[in-house]
Amino acid sequence: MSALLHINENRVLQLLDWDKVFHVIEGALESVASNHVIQSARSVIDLKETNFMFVMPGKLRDDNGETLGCKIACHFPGNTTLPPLMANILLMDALTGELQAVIAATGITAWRTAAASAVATKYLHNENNKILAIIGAGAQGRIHAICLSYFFKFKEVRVWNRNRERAVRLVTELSNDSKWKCSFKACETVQSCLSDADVVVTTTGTDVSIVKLDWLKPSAHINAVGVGLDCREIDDEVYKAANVYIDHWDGAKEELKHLIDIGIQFKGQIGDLIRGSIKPPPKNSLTIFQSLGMAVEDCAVARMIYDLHMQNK
Ligand SMILES: NC(=O)C1=CN([C@@H]2O[C@H](COP(=O)(O)OP(=O)(O)OC[C@H]3O[C@@H](n4cnc5c(N)ncnc54)[C@H](O)[C@@H]3O)[C@@H](O)[C@H]2O)C=CC1
Ligand SMILES: O=C(O)C1=NCCCC1
Repeated sequence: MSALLHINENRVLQLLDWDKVFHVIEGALESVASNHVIQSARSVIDLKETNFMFVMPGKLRDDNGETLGCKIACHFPGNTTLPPLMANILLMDALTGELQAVIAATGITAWRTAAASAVATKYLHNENNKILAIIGAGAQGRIHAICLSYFFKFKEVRVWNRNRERAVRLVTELSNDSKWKCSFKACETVQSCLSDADVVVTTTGTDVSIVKLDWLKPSAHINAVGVGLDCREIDDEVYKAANVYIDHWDGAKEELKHLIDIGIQFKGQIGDLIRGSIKPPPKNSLTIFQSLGMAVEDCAVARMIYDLHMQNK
């Protein structure tokens, strides 16, 4: 039996590339709408003391054949030296079920989530992208600022965090990188961060609503990334006023009951928009991509990393 292949976090980060990740995530979102995937809502185990484990198995069929994988993610918010969210993906041979590789997936989780938001932004709001507002400067906030700046060439990127020092740290990091042509700004309040923003990303997962309808531009697009049964970072009134899209129905039925309970009717999956099987929202309307994250996004990027690793050994 051959030794088990482990692709570590450093190697994964060397191989990740925004154009490639965008392409496979756009394909994965479309495959969901075309019923070329097998996945369910993730299973979540409450480990107590605010720690959780998430198990996300899936199978994807696309131009590259079939991919079978399972991500295991641990959320330990008390971590100080290690990231609060860490993950690994088991990649299996889709024909035999044999384990092919264990792939570090902390970076993959961040990149594929930001890429899904970029795909959603392309289909829901690919115009007039002048100001980007990032609410929450953790791992997702940081990677969304990078990914959306890469694809949409904003003039200004604003960051708000409850602890302002963290927003300032992120803004300093991004401002010091000469590849960005936009200005970065740390905001004192959520309201000032959102004011006139064309695209918004929420990444706090907080159970208190911090994004209010009156503070948003009526034509804004929001990528709502915070996840959790108690997550209420966006006020109900915003959902009621917006055209809301999701990544997958199975996850939405399980994890978005609080929105279904207040009468929110999701317009469809991003993959339906990609396929053209539903109409896009009216121009200049308020839109939300309610992202939950999907196993098949992880499968698609893990397979991409595996192939690149094998080609460049
Ligand atoms: N949609 C998706 O596919 C994914 C969603 N997530 C979710 O995204 C969210 C962020 O994840 P990470 O960036 O990895 O976490 P993180 O811990 O690195 O960052 C969270 C940020 O939110 C802020 N925050 C936390 N509680 C807050 C509160 N009560 N009020 C205001 N700000 C608060 C923190 O200061 C921090 O800056 C989580 O809800 C996580 O579950 C994570 C991975 C994928
Ligand atoms: O999609 C994911 O991966 C996750 N989403 C929410 C929290 C943990 C992991």
